[in-house]
Amino acid sequence: MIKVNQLSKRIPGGPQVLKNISFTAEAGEFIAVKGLSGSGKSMLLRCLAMQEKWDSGEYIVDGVNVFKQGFAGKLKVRKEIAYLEEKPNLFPNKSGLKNVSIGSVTQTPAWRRWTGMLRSDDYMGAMDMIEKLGLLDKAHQPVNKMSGGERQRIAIARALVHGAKVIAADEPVSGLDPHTADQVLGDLKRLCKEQGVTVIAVLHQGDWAERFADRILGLSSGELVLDVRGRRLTERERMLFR
Ligand SMILES: Nc1ncnc2c1ncn2[C@@H]1O[C@H](COP(=O)(O)OP(=O)(O)OP(=O)(O)O)[C@@H](O)[C@H]1O
Repeated sequence: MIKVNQLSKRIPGGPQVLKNISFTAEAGEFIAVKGLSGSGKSMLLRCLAMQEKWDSGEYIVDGVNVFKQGFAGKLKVRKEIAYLEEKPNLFPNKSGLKNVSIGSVTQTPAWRRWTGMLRSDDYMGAMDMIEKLGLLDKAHQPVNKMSGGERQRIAIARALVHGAKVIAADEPVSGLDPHTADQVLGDLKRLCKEQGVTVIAVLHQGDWAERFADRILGLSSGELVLDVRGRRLTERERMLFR
């Protein structure tokens, strides 16, 4: 569960890009974020993934008040939040299996990244997750030879294997064809529900937000102006967030 209370963010020497954002997200909830270009969607995701510093507000992840933690405490929380981008940040020459089992830069000690050493339980856990994402036959292939959808699935597997409690995904499927995008979002939703992982995804294009999300948040000029759960958007809302 995450709780965001009065999150504000100003670009140093520039505009205030997020204004008093507050919401609570339950474990296993799939939340889509919509908003026009420049409304602050990416900045919100980057703040939630602790890639950016907030100016003010409170952030509670799984009962831990992040800003009351010291360096080690913040690092621990950061490891529980996976940040997925349109082009996932993977080790391009390493296999899918190595990428999943070694983990992302923020999740992995440097010696594991350099040596690439795997314990047998890491191997088994990674292979199980790769199988759940339908990529068993590609597990040993370098990710730079995989399609965009396959790479995105490897990034999802990596987040889940390393115990992410929150996945913040910025336009995770916008570069994919509609069929592949449906498959990736379907897998993401299914596995996160199974594991109680909260997903917050910028899904601005098309009708993905309405088809996959439990709830839709709408941003306008850095403010949270829409919070819709359990229903489709009205025609007016759809026009505002087109
Ligand atoms: N490093 C920066 N320096 C100055 N302004 C920035 C910086 N990063 C973001 N902004 C501004 O913050 C606002 C929100 O940006 P953000 O990238 O979050 O928008 P967005 O809703 O994700 O847009 P898009 O859909 O086009 O990706 C924009 O006005 C943008 O110009």
